Amino acid sequence: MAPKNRLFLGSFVHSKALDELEYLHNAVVCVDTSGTIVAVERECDEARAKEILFPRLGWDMDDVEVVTAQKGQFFFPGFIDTHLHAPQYPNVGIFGNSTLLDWLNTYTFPIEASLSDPARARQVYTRVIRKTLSHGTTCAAYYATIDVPSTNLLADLCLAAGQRALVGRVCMDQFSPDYYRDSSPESALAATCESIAHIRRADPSMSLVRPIITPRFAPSCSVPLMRQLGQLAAETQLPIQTHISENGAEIATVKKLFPPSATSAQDDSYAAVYDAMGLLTERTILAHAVHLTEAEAELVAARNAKVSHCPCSNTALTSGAARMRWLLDKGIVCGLGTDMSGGYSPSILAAARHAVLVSRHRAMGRPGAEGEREKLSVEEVLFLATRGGAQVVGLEGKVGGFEVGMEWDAQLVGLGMVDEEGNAEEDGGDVDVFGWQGWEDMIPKWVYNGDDRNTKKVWVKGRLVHERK
Ligand SMILES: Nc1nc2[nH]cnc2c(=O)[nH]1
Ligand SMILES: [Zn+2]
Repeated sequence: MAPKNRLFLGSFVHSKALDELEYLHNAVVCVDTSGTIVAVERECDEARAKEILFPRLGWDMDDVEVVTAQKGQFFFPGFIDTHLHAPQYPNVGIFGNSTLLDWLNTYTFPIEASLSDPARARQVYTRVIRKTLSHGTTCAAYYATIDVPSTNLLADLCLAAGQRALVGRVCMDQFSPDYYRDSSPESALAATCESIAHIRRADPSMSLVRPIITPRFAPSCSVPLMRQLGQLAAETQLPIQTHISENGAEIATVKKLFPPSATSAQDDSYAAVYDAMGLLTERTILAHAVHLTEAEAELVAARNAKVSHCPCSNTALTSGAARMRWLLDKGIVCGLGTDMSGGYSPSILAAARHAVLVSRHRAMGRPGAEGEREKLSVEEVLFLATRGGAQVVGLEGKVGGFEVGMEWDAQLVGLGMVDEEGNAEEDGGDVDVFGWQGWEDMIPKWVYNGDDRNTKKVWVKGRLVHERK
């Protein structure tokens, strides 16, 4: 069915600034057939929209779909997951007592290698896309595997399901098991280019799906491979994603594998290695960044590289508590990542909640103003989940908020309104809202207790991509 012009009515909530949400009540948002927001009006209803807005937009009165947020419901920008591994999805929740390097060898490389089976890849990728959409993730920066056909399949499936995505074929030519590694820097580069070409053919305008250059992390990439990927990024202006400073043993490995004599880097720090390889750019997404030094954070800030904060993963793998306030104070653009399956949850709402809690752990033991400063607020983590994420993946101005000219990537959130007899909607999940509670109460209640039961509908670029039945 051809898309119609759409009129969304009700309450809209989005981030205005890092620490400020904006509430638009009794508002309307008009979305045209291309999925672009063409009008936003406060204190407006359907009749007034028809009278004032439709003529201005040249819309046919009788050919507009109307979507109304009911009592207890609101429209919120779609979440952006700035870091996750699609092939690891079957392993969510499975990590035992491992830490990063043994977790990679025990759990992660085997599951990733197994996805060279196309039937399994289709099954897993279909599921992870559906699952993340059902949690309101309208855009995801995916790592796939080293296998080109299944990486390409992931991009095709995102496109078919309507999920906005960056899809990266993983590069790793050392420090990896024989059964799962690139045989040379040249073959890794060729495979990467093959996948990029496929994704460009699949979505030539990159309106939904785009390729991303993906050196797994420094330890698993040789100097020649990293250099070639840096060059490719400079030539193509494509984004880059990788991991940085997640875990102590990983950082020690980087120091051992990449002395400045091998890289011509200014020192043996993790960030300096990426910088010397041309991989630390304004289009680079660095996952974790838990243990950056002062000098490294300054370098990341100077290069305007972005950080994906993955609090569920950093806690699960006992990697550490990232210093988010410190990074934000340096002006480093940050978003949130589930990092499945280092992270155990497919939900960016869960990542937001966990980001708050991790920041509170950082505050413990730091009395007074210093501790208070560590704490992230509900408003701040919702910014990271939407506008911050959009900046991280290079889509600021296009998604992450409700302004004219932006695309309609949104979720309809519904909370459980409790009636006078104490009943609430059956599928309302854990968020019970009482009539006397206002929006300033409802939003934190959603962040702390919400889940996919509250994600009623999800749109990407105007297309309905998930509806909770
Ligand atoms: N969390 C996480 N860290 C990594 N470092 C290198 N590979 C990975 C991975 O798959 N997950
Ligand atoms: Zn990761």
